[in-house]
Amino acid sequence: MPILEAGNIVKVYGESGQEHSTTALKGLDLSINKGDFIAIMGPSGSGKSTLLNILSGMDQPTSGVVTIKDEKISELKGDDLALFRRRELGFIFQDFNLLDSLTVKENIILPMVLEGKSADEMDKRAVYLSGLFGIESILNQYPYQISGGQQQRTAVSRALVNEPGIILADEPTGNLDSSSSAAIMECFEKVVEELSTTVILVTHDVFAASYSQRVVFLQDGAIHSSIQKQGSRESFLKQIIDHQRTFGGASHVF
Ligand SMILES: Nc1ncnc2c1ncn2[C@@H]1O[C@H](COP(=O)(O)OP(=O)(O)OP(=O)(O)O)[C@@H](O)[C@H]1O
Repeated sequence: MPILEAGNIVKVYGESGQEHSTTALKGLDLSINKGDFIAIMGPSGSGKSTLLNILSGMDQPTSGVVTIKDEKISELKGDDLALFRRRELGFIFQDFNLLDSLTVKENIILPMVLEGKSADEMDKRAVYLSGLFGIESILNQYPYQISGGQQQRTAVSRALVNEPGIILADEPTGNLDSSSSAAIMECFEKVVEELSTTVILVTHDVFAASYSQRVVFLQDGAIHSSIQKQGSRESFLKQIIDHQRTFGGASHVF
């Protein structure tokens, strides 16, 4: 049973048919099940960010429908959309997007404050998530006092605090060194395996993508192909690199 379905998604920037319009998505279909961990890859300009923005309700498609947990998110507006996104979706960004004036713990529980949860519930959730991701000792520090990897683990905890069905991550390892990237991707594995949360990741990073179970490749606003993990992460990494070559090798920048 899909948790998310996108049907015939078209996105045109500018006036359709006009000289300066761009068709960023050309009738794309995507179905994602609960507990899936998928990575979306593709050359620069292939439509990855546009797709993530539409799946997350940040932007509306020109035509087509996105359904998440039986709710047509592409048709929700205003407070209904804001509430749905706060409860059902968690977001993780390349630049962490933490508030510098709040401690790690306060950053993590902020979405619960907006939901009006009790102090006791918020405490328990912060302790649980920080323990899961190994940041329990820095709960009272501020973002500028901790490493990039710790900041991103704080952001992962914050994204999960309201127990969303889906986590959407846009280049989450883009600002991290290789060992912090590995630590973050292991956090995503935990999110999927221990919390059964669905993860959708947009990335240029083949190493990050190798932690997912399925990589969907976009090209020119359409799905070019997808590959499913079968063996180990290491063999999937090799498979992803080999598959990228089908896009025409070095002339395409991922
Ligand atoms: N706000 C916008 N207005 C007009 N055109 C846009 C806008 N956003 C994106 N585009 C165009 O839509 C197409 C897809 O862009 P998109 O940012 O989704 O690609 P991407 O795969 O995320 O690229 P990158 O990997 O470089 O971030 C590109 O041709 C881009 O120039």
